[in-house]
Amino acid sequence: MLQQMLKASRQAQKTLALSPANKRNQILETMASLLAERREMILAANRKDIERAIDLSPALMKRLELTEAQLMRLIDGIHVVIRQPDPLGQGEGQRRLPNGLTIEAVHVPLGVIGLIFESRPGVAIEATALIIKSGNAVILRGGHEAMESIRVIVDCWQDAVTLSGFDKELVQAILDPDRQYVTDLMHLNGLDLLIPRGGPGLIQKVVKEATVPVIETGVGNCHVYVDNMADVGMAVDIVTNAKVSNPGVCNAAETVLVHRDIAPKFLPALEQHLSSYGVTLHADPLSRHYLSLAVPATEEDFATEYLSLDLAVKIVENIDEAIEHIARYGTKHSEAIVTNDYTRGEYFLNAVDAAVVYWNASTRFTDGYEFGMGGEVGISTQKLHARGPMGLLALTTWKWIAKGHGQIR
Ligand SMILES: NC(=O)C1=CN([C@@H]2O[C@H](COP(=O)(O)OP(=O)(O)OC[C@H]3O[C@@H](n4cnc5c(N)ncnc54)[C@H](OP(=O)(O)O)[C@@H]3O)[C@@H](O)[C@H]2O)C=CC1
Ligand SMILES: N[C@@H](CCC(=O)OP(=O)(O)O)C(=O)O
Repeated sequence: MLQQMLKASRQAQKTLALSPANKRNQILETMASLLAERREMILAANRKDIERAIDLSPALMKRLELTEAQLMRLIDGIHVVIRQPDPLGQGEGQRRLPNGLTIEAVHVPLGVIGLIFESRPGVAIEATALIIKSGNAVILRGGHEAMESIRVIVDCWQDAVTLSGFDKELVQAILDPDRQYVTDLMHLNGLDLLIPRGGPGLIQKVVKEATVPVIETGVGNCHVYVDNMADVGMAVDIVTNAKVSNPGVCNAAETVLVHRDIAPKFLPALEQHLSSYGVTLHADPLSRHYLSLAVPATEEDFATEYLSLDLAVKIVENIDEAIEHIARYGTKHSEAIVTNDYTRGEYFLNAVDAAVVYWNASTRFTDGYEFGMGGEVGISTQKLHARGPMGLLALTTWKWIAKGHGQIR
């Protein structure tokens, strides 16, 4: 089945890759209109998914839910993608070699992309918009809890594609929840790229088993370090936002590291604020001196991506201990420092190895829409060939164009 899907995708993608930007944008325009017209149908399909999902935690239920407001934001994201410059054919300019040959590397599509993703229906909209604009085709495989929503969204995409004069196989989905198909995608000879979005089980399986090229999007065990030179009010707001605004996502903070000199002032203020949101603090022995409601933290807490209203707390001696802790337990996703000291801020930004490093801002900003890219295909935590929220350029590769007039070597 997958080989047939790939063959049809390849055929459809070849036509798309040769089409001008306005034709690719037309698909996106049509999709944006269809999503608005069919929003009741999409929301109804999502309600079915929610009724069927019984064992999900509140945070994961929130992730599965597609609200009208989110749908409007996704439509807006498509318009942002439309307004972005066409990545295809862009290059850094021609170079003329001494023999008169001109060469230039220009962006071209990757080809057919497989996307395995979590039970977040909006991914089928935002990722596909970026994939099509960058001249690629996609085979989607979303989380089983979201299958009904994904089915309706993919129908919209296929209608948008055919109404714009392209083959509907540009956007295909595996709607059978059998995980064997996920494994088969990892071995789908000829697939140009596989992007797995998900937890450690999925990522490790892909890294060990895949025989096709892969860009990993990893787990987010994200930290906020509150320096002794921080503004306490700002630090409380940033940690609160990083923890409670959407606890089930990969860019939520899981541990707060606190400089020992600011702990007596900062920790009681943080506890008071977070307890009103129902957050449980898992604190090391030192920080428990300043916290009345916290439970003891074990080593495992610092290595855990809770994805819930839980937050680990640790007091550190100085910025270097914070950076060491992050290097040991972090997952190279998103890390933040809160400080009013310029030298410390710059030091942290340079010393921490992660896809996105923040100074006086919440880790929750690691998101393609927030970064002005319209959406993201995933947040890469690896270094090649893309890092952080992956937008249009991350979905292209290079082709060297060489123009001569009979040169021979
Ligand atoms: N950096 C990023 O961009 C992102 C990171 N994440 C991270 O993902 C995690 C949460 O996602 P979670 O809900 O656990 O998603 P899962 O890893 O459980 O599921 C994601 C997808 O992978 C499939 N899958 C999972 N395990 C396997 C396996 N062993 N074999 C085959 N298919 C598999 C799932 O299928 P099935 O439906 O069968 O469960 C689903 O389609 C968090 O750690 C979060 O940080 C998530 C999204 C984006
Ligand atoms: N784009 C997201 C973050 C990435 C994401 O989807 O993460 P996850 O919820 O772990 O699947 C957001 O903050 O809205």
